Order: sequence, then structure tokens, then C-alpha cells
Amino acid sequence: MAATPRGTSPVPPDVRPRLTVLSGPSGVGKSTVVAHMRKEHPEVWLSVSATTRKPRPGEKHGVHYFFVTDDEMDKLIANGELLEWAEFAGNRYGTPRAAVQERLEAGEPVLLEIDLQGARLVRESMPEAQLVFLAPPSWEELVRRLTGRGTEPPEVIERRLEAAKIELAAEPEFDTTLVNTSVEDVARELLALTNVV
Ligand SMILES: Nc1nc2c(ncn2[C@@H]2O[C@H](COP(=O)(O)OP(=O)(O)O)[C@@H](O)[C@H]2O)c(=O)[nH]1
Ligand SMILES: Nc1ncnc2c1ncn2[C@@H]1O[C@H](COP(=O)(O)OP(=O)(O)O)[C@@H](O)[C@H]1O
Repeated sequence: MAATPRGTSPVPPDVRPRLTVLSGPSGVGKSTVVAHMRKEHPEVWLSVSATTRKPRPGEKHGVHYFFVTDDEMDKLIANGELLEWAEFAGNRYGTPRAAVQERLEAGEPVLLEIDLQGARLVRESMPEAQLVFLAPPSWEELVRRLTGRGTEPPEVIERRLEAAKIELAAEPEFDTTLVNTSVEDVARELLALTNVV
């Protein structure tokens, strides 16, 4: 049998495109890493979630999130418009189903940035999904980042740190762990995992 020259071996058709889920505790750097990756590779498509959380300064409707009321979220859920949804630290968050399906049907990779509960739901409904966990270099550094971001009052930070303990304990459920020491390094590794280039 003729050997396939190195570097030109065909990629099996079932390997791409795929759905990648990025999860990790609040403040670990998920948004920072994804923004860095997409600045250089805008072709990476990131699902925009719906949330009942209030916008932070600078966050734009339709770009960072679709900011919805409780009633609107109720309707999205009742109408089956969300691929998954979860309550996190007092707010609800969900992934609009149609946009994700369109991308996958068009043969394009999809990236979701969602919490642990959402990651578990995606794994159940789409076992082929790849689950990536973003971990902090240390607990102290996670606290520093979440506090230093300055976007949440102390009681919300406390709630998020409680959730973080549960999330960190679930790391073994994920296919891959990336430790967010260097944003550049993690962005490069995530790009490779999403199979876009
Ligand atoms: N299950 C689920 N979680 C989401 C979704 N969108 C965002 N999240 C997660 O909700 C959590 C809180 O998000 P956010 O309030 O933006 O805070 P941040 O991640 O600390 O910037 C994070 O773990 C997000 O990854 C979604 O559509 N579904
Ligand atoms: N590798 C890193 N080193 C130092 N600070 C970081 C790093 N990644 C993110 N940060 C900072 O940590 C804070 C939380 O990052 P963010 O992307 O908002 O986290 P998440 O989206 O996971 O909640 C931000 O202030 C961000 O600038």
C-alpha cells in the first residue's frame, strides 16, 4: 500500500465540523481567551446566548448576549427555542438552538461558552460534542481575577465562587483541560481544538 505523504493525509469526514463547548469558573478568562482568538480568527463562530442577567457596561445586545426579560426567557424555553439552558448565580442563560443548527448543517464548527450544567446537557443531547475546561492557574488567582474584573458586587462574587468550587470538581468530566496562564497560548490551543484552521 502506498504511503500517504506526511501532512497531506485526508481528514476523516466525521472529524469536522464539530461542536466545541468551553466551560470554566466565572472569572477564569473564558471571554478574554475567546475574544483574543476571534480577533485573529473572526471566522470562528461563537453562539450568542440569551440571558436574564443585566448588561455590564460595554456589553451589547446581540453581540455579547441577547438580554431578555424573565417572561421572554420563559417563552424561549416553552417554545423549545433553546438547545440548553441553566440557572447560574441567580440568572438564567440559554443557547439559541436555530443558529447552532444552521451552522452545523452548513458544515461550520460551532463554539459555545456555557456553564457546567449546560455542558452536561449538551453532552447528553450531542455526545459527539467536545468539552473543553478552562482552569485557573490556582484558586487564589481565580479569586483575584473575578474580584479584579470589578463587574460584580461582593455578594455576587461570593455566589460565583461557590459555583466555582463545584465547577472545578467537575473538571474530570471534560475531554480536555486548558490552564489559563497565558491568554495567547490558550487561544492558540483552543483554535486548534475547534478545527477551524
Ligand atoms: N448553560 C449556559 N450557560 C451559559 C450560557 N451563556 C453563558 N453561560 C455561562 O453563565 C456563566 C455566567 O456568565 P456571565 O454572567 O456572562 O459571567 P462570566 O462568565 O463570569 O463573564 C458562565 O459560566 C457562562 O459561561 C448559556 O447559553 N447556557
Ligand atoms: N491569562 C490571564 N492572566 C491574567 N488575567 C487574565 C487572564 N485571562 C483573563 N484575565 C482577566 O481575568 C478577568 C476575568 O476574565 P473573563 O474573560 O471576564 O472571565 P470569564 O469570561 O471566564 O468570566 C478579566 O479581568 C481578565 O482581564
